[in-house]
Amino acid sequence: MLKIENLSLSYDGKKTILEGLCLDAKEGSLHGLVGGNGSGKTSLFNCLYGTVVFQQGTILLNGSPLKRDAIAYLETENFFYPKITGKEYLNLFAHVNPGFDFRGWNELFVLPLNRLTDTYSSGMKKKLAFLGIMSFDRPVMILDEPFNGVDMETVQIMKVILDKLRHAGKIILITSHILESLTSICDSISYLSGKNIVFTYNRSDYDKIQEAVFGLDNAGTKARVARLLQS
Ligand SMILES: Nc1ncnc2c1ncn2[C@@H]1O[C@H](COP(=O)(O)OP(=O)(O)OP(=O)(O)O)[C@@H](O)[C@H]1O
Repeated sequence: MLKIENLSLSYDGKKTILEGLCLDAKEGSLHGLVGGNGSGKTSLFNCLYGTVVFQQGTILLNGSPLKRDAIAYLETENFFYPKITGKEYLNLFAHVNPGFDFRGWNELFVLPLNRLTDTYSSGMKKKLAFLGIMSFDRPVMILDEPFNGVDMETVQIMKVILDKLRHAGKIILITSHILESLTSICDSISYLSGKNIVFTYNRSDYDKIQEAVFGLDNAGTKARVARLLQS
């Protein structure tokens, strides 16, 4: 069980980004995280990964403090040394998991592994980074907007992979701005707003998310847009 309790974060000691945030995720579950730009999703992941120092709270995996080597983290933006080929990049991971069959996996992702990474498109870079972190085979996966820039076919392949990993017992946290990309695979989805999780819905209640996030605002937005278009 991954247990986040009472987590608070401020980068500068003045503006609070997260305040008293709690979240539980059990083995073999896929948990989605949505929220507006700047609501703190990436900050939360960086707290988990230990690259950001939070002021208050605990993050436990099976009762012990979560350590970085228990996490495979796919960041929103993926950077590579430009003069390295995809194959050379993946070879860097070989010492972590020598048995990982990059060639076999790449039959699904169809990356030009002999080309330099600076000739890759953004979607290709995302796929390469995804392959790299998958080889880690760690109990917790945190995936920050993994479907961004990735073609539709690969999104489906990634979803099949994530579903299998969930059934293999991984704890997977995943963010996206496209709600539909999460409802099809997640066991539960939380909405982050105003420094904390405002609600968490399980699969049977996903139809309520749209209304909970946009319901009240939507009529006002439509009227405002109509006024602006007329002016
Ligand atoms: N290193 C940093 N130093 C100071 N402030 C930061 C830092 N990283 C993020 N922030 C601020 O923290 C807040 C939350 O940012 P964060 O990137 O976590 O949001 P997000 O929910 O991931 O946003 P998006 O959906 O746009 O990716 C924002 O106000 C942002 O400006």
